[in-house]
Amino acid sequence: MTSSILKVENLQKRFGGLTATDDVSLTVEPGEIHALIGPNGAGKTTLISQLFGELAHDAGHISLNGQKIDSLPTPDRVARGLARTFQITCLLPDYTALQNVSIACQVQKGHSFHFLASARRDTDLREEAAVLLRRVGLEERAGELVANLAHGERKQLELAVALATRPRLLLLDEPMAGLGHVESQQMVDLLLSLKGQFSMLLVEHDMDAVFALADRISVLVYGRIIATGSADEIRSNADVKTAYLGEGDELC
Ligand SMILES: Nc1ncnc2c1ncn2[C@@H]1O[C@H](COP(=O)(O)OP(=O)(O)OP(=O)(O)O)[C@@H](O)[C@H]1O
Repeated sequence: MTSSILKVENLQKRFGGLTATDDVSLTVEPGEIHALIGPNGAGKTTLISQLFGELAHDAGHISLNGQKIDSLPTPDRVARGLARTFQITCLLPDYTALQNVSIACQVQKGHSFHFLASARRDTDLREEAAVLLRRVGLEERAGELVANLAHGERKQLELAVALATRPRLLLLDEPMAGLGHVESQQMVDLLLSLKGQFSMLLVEHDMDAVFALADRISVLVYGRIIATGSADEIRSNADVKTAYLGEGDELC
């Protein structure tokens, strides 16, 4: 039996009187895309931030590749194979697409940010970054400043930056947010092209994308997971229909 890439056990996060994640347990298996869906304010981003070490949890445990990472700061989690993308992209706007990925490659190699100037010169880094840009379909925009990229291109670039850290598990926080229909389909195709090479925990509101991508889906409502299963199991789950969509709506 293979062991889970990610194992979350009874995780909890309180903000004052509000329990944002409440006894959350889930796994992500090797090569799996596990989607996390739920209404606004359900606690999805809070959970991702706990996993990435940006928010400390009040109870529970997180294991990555069989090792507990509860007390590790974010850089140590990245070094162990965790990467995340953000709902609102987190890139360097005055640098080109290629430079953004080069810098991420450089950081992955253990250098710090005061090596920015040399990042522009280093051929090896540029080549590595160019490969990653090609992988996300941005090779023709390599020399463009981030500030001039379209929203969808920034999402693609953020994925390339995440891949530069050589992750085993990608935490994807709404990769389709703000994308039009065509761009969303392109992002689905891109994630499908990466499927199997990386494990992914995918937070997403776009249900077409979720059903196209996910091996398993967990539904979070008021901080609690109310169901986990295949797309068909989730579509037909009465609790999910009621709690997530309201009586009479269809999960389509
Ligand atoms: N730093 C914070 N301090 C206090 N409350 C917070 C904080 N961050 C999140 N919350 C609250 O925790 C709950 C969960 O928020 P979270 O952003 O995790 O939900 P979400 O499922 O990601 O929502 P959305 O789908 O709208 O992005 C919300 O009620 C939110 O207002």
